[in-house]
Amino acid sequence: MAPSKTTGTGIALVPVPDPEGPPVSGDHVTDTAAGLGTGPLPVPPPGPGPVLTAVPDSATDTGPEPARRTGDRDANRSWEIELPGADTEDDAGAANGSSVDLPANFYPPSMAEQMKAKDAARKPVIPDWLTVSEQRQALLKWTVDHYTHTGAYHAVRAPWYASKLTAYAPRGVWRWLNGLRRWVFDAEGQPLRAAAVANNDADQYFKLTKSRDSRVRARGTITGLGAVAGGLVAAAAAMAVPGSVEALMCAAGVTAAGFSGAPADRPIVEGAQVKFRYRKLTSDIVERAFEAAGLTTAKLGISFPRPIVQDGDGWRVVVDLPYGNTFAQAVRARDKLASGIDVAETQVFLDPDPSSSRRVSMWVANQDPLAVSPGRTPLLAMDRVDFWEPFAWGVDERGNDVMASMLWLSMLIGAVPRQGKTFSARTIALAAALDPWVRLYVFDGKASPDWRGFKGIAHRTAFGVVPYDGTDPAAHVLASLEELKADVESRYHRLSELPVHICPEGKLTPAISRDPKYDMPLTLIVVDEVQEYLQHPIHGKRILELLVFLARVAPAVGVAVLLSTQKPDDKACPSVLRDQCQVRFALRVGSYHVSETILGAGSYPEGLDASRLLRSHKGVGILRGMSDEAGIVRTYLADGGDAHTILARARALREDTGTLSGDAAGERTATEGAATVLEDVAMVMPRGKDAAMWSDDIADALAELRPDVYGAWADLEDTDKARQVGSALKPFGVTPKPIGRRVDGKTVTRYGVRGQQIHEAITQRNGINASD
Ligand SMILES: Nc1ncnc2c1ncn2[C@@H]1O[C@H](COP(=O)(O)OP(=O)(O)OP(=O)(O)O)[C@@H](O)[C@H]1O
Repeated sequence: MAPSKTTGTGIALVPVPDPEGPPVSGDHVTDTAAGLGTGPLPVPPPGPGPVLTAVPDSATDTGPEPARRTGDRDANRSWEIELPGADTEDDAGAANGSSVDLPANFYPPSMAEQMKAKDAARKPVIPDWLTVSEQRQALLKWTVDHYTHTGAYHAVRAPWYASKLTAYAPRGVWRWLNGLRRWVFDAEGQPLRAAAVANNDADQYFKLTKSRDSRVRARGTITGLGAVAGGLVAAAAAMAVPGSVEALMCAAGVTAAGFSGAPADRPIVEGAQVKFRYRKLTSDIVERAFEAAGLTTAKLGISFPRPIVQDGDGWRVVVDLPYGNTFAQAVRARDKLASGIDVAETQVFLDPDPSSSRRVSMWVANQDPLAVSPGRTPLLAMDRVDFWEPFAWGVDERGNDVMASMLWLSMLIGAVPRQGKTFSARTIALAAALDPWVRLYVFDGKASPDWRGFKGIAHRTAFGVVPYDGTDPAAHVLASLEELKADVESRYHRLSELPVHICPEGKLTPAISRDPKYDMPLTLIVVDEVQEYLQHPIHGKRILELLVFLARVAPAVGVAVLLSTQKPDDKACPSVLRDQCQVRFALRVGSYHVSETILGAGSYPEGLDASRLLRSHKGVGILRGMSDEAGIVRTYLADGGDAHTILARARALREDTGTLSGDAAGERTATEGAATVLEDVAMVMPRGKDAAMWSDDIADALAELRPDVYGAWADLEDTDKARQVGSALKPFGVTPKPIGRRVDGKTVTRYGVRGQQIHEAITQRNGINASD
């Protein structure tokens, strides 16, 4: 199994662009190919196609060494690119894959190529918008629309602007007067005079005060004269000009004072258009970031083996660190790199390069890609799914499809609550549901509404661990897993006994899996919040053993296991089970330790750390083990309504195909009913290690639980009730304990059963050594 593609680790690494390919549009496509499985190639983002400039292949380049960018920046060309939002001509022309930040050294194109490139790049003498009437009209229309909108926007807000200006005007006047005072009294010389005093430098002090005195005199005179002249002009204007002009002058004065008094962070006039953040990403900024992150020094600098190019909705920068510094160090300093570039940490993605451990390929997203939902699951638009083929599970941080396949694998999903654990597991189960030949086992340890819809299609379902409505879900899980174990064991035999022309490699094939006569359909077991079953006081141990067996052995015969947990620690979900899961998916977790527990040993040094995901990154996780490359997946959303729609379709499909079976068809497991008394008693007894119950009370509870089986016991005397319970439990080696009590001066014997006895009987019956 393999995903069709997983690129990059969002939170850390993505595969490095194919070193054989030029850094042009689609660089990320070659880059993603490393993670390809059997699915289709990801589609490159739209772009104008390869640029004409040949760029040296970093891995195979036999040309001169790339230029080293050192502290001597003046000696180098300044290469600049601009992030979207730039309104410069250069930026507007920058397109996906365009070389926008060329290194000093690259292979010069041949003369013919250069001429061709120049021919193609020649601009018309008179711009098109002047000569082509459609373009002229379009420009005119746009200009009118744009300024009409802007005018209307500000006109509506004009009263608000006026009130703000009036409110800020007194502060503006105060600022003006304060500025004037500082100027008149030579405030800027004050620090020098203070320093002279502090240094006991009398000469210097007297020189400074002398020059200050003369300056204050001159400035005071100018100010006084200016005030008198201003006053006279104002008085003359007040008498000479009409009231409307006076009002206009006052308004101008208030406006000017208002603008001066406005706080710097609250502009009076708000822009009519949303302003995108404008930031230049230059090689100088990249150098600054690497220096700030302590990955290089101004003296050592960094090398740019490739030009910076636009790659999808972001920019790709490839740098070589100074000798001795490694990619792993860059991963650890990712937050500082982000700060140096002045973007959020989640916008920076670092990829290793197989050619050198000092090479870092960095992708800087224009916006936090993980907070953007990839939208609803494509399953909604599909009539059916072929579960033998990879299906669309989500997209990576760059919007490329991530295809998943559950063939031949076991998978573990982990995350803190409310991050999308259930939803991401459910999208996989929904894909399986749309293949009518896939048999589903769905167990939800927390009995949430999320999985209830599978009742109508799944071969086995169980919800929660607490007995409810006459059934014990944990016992049902146990019986179902026993059933599966037997099925898996028999599949191995049956597959090896099939003739070669039907089963050429001794392996399950699509044809065998869909032929009812072989009864070996592809099977998916989903256990959400698996820790609830693993910690069950009676069945937990056996369930763990069975799941370990299935996760290890069953995938090879077409039975996949998908587990999810919010507690991946050893106690709740032991490593003996986790270790069987080749594929791991970690959504946001609390710490890097937990991330490593879910993703497996060695994931953190590889830069995979799900604790760096944010709360806003719902349904986003790091996928490891589905292909050679680990990577970020933003899973498609299938909410409750979507699940309902898909499951209704799945039910109809299964009815048509005749593949409804098990619980969905009202069939019980083979082991159920064989020893129900034990399970029934376990179900009615209180939980806990020291739980105990009187036999006659057990009889009453059983009569209530299954009136059809034990109903008659309810009418018996207490001693007979106890006797019935005793004889029902006897075959399982459980003997109720007699306990004498004095009642009304007489000794009355009452029988009681301990939970521990029932637990031991069940484990013994299931063939587990109780001392394990
Ligand atoms: N792929 C997704 N895209 C967008 N939002 C999502 C996605 N997956 C989950 N969510 C949001 O996250 C919420 C929590 O998801 P989910 O119930 O799967 O989390 P969980 O980790 O299983 O939580 P809990 O442990 O409480 O069951 C959902 O209600 C949904 O709003």
